[in-house]
Amino acid sequence: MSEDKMSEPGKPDPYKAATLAGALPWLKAYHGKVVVVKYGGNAMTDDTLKRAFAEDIAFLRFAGFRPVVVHGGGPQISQMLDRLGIESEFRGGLRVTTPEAMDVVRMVLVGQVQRELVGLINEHGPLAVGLSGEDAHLFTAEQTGTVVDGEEVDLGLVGEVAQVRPESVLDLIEAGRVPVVSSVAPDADGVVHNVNADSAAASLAIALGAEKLLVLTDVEGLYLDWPDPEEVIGEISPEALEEILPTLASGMIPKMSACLQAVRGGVGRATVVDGRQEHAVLLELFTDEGVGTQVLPDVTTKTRKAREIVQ
Ligand SMILES: Nc1ncnc2c1ncn2[C@@H]1O[C@H](COP(=O)(O)OP(=O)(O)O)[C@@H](O)[C@H]1O
Ligand SMILES: CC(=O)N[C@@H](CCC(=O)OP(=O)(O)O)C(=O)O
Repeated sequence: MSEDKMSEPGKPDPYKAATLAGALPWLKAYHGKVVVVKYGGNAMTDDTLKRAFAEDIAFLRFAGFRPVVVHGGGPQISQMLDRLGIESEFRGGLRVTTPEAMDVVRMVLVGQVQRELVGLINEHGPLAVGLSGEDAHLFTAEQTGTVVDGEEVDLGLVGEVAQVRPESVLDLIEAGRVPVVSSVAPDADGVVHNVNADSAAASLAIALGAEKLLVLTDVEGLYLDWPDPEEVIGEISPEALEEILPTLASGMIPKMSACLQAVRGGVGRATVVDGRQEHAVLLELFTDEGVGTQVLPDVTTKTRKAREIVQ
């Protein structure tokens, strides 16, 4: 920007005004709409990022959106399991969960990660209320295994959401609160299961009739040819995604399956964005520039060159 165009201290800044005015179409489009934001444990690496995330969520709420947060905490669970000397292993992107590990999963997700996020959002007002799938029958889980290289794998106490009773979340939204949901859930017999947070977020987004599912992770989006980080898929249809799903690796398997499930279940679009970028939520929701990978109906696959992340 040339010097004469830069804002001067104490003078009104036309560029700030232009940025705000540029947000108008999105403010209109999302007014009163439910947006489910899934905050992955890998995007919670430092306090500045977490604080910026909390600001974004408070911003959305005060701007007239109805944000709902579903959080993960995979790395935080692994760290605690390590400290306690309990081994854990991932198969097909999901943690094999023994009853002993399940106690730790619940303690870390509900007692640590959820509490921290609730606290950070509430620095901006009496907004956030924490819930888990155990509260008011929010989620009922069904035990699930997975298939790795054509073989059935028993994951122990891992579940997927079989039923959602969204009333408790809807009550909170109606009261102007921001629900912050942890992905542990009892089965029909009350046995608590570990549910992948991407999958829980998709189930909740569908049950709430959300306009959008936004997934924050630690990569720029879905790379076309992982582990080569050259090209990112910008837009992809559910049909094209279903085709490449069997070729995906590790954490991207549950994440992209969740996006597919959400869009097939009626959510307008599901977007995976880089949560290592400060204010990733605002950037995605209020700008036109391609950020992340969007899954939405009736598009042909578009790719773009990956960018260097601004830290
Ligand atoms: N095609 C791909 N594109 C991008 N990342 C991929 C791909 N395949 C596997 N990954 C891995 O998936 C990880 C994201 O999943 P995960 O670790 O579960 O994140 P989160 O904690 O945000 O849920 C990335 O950091 C990357 O290592
Ligand atoms: C079954 C399963 O794998 N559950 C996850 C739950 C947390 C999660 O999903 O956290 P991220 O979003 O940070 O990956 C786990 O135990 O790590």
